[in-house]
Amino acid sequence: METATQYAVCISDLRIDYGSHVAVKDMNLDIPQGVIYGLVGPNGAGKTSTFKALTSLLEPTNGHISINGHDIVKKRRHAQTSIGYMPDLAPVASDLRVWEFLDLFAACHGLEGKAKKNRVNECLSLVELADKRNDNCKSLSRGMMQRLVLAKTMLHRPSLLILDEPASGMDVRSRVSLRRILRQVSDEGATVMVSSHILPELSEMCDMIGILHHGQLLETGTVDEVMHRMTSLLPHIHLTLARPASSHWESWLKTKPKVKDVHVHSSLSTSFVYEGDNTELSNLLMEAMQSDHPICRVTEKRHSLEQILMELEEEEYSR
Ligand SMILES: Nc1ncnc2c1ncn2[C@@H]1O[C@H](COP(=O)(O)OP(=O)(O)OP(=O)(O)O)[C@@H](O)[C@H]1O
Repeated sequence: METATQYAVCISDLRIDYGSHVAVKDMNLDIPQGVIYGLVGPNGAGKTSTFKALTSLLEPTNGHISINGHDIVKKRRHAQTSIGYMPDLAPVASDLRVWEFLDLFAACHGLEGKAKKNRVNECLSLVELADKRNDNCKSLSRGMMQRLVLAKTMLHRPSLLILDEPASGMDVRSRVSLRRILRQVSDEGATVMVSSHILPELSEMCDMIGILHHGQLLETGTVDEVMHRMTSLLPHIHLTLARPASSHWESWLKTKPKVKDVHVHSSLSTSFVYEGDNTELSNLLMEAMQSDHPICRVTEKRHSLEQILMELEEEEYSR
């Protein structure tokens, strides 16, 4: 019998090694039921390895995973039947017609007769491929092919959908369609895990997001929480002066504690990274005004997740 549990996925102390290479380290992650969770990370971050461990395709070096409250080692069959997994670049049998491809997999899931026919039709409609049902799979575009594989992944009504880079190769229409499909699936109660390095898209599509970098989950939470924590680590302050700065403006700023990376863009425009809190920043601005630097505008640059990850990558390369 299914046990009601708050979390669709619980990962504790997950570690995945390939020989001496550590692909995922000390991952702890709980994903509530019914959310769309995005795992964001650059190439090689460990997204696919994490998904393979969740789907029991790979045995982790260490750690525990449970799906809907069931340990995936002790209740392997249960975990596998509750999951729909769409790997990156999933193959499609090209010599079948679209409906035949789905019909084949529906039969593998034990569906028969009218129930099978109905479910194939439902899934085709959900991914907006009903009008292509008699087309040959090989005639589909890459985006359509991805949507067909998604339909196949949903045939057995999994309670957890795991989609590895589903948007790769999709055109704008297919991406919009993907977003709608995932929202519909989640509204019906399923939980969705989706990976991508296309960050703005993922942050639009997901309720929660995790940032994976070199096997480490750097941040996890709602999109807003993660954005806030990431940006609050390093707020970039931009100041505009009412009149040209004096010659000692830059050196004055550089002597101030918690001010880093000062850039004087022009005599009226300066930016820097500030490590203090809001009260300290307001004191600094007051001090600047009192020492004859008339600040007329203060803005804080919010970083997109993409910029944050690019910076993380740059940090890594510059080590
Ligand atoms: N079978 C394997 N043997 C050895 N190393 C591997 C194997 N599979 C993955 N790796 C390495 O583990 C790390 C994580 O790979 P993984 O495929 O999980 O990352 P990813 O985030 O999915 O990357 P991508 O977006 O490129 O698919 C990478 O450094 C990769 O080279």
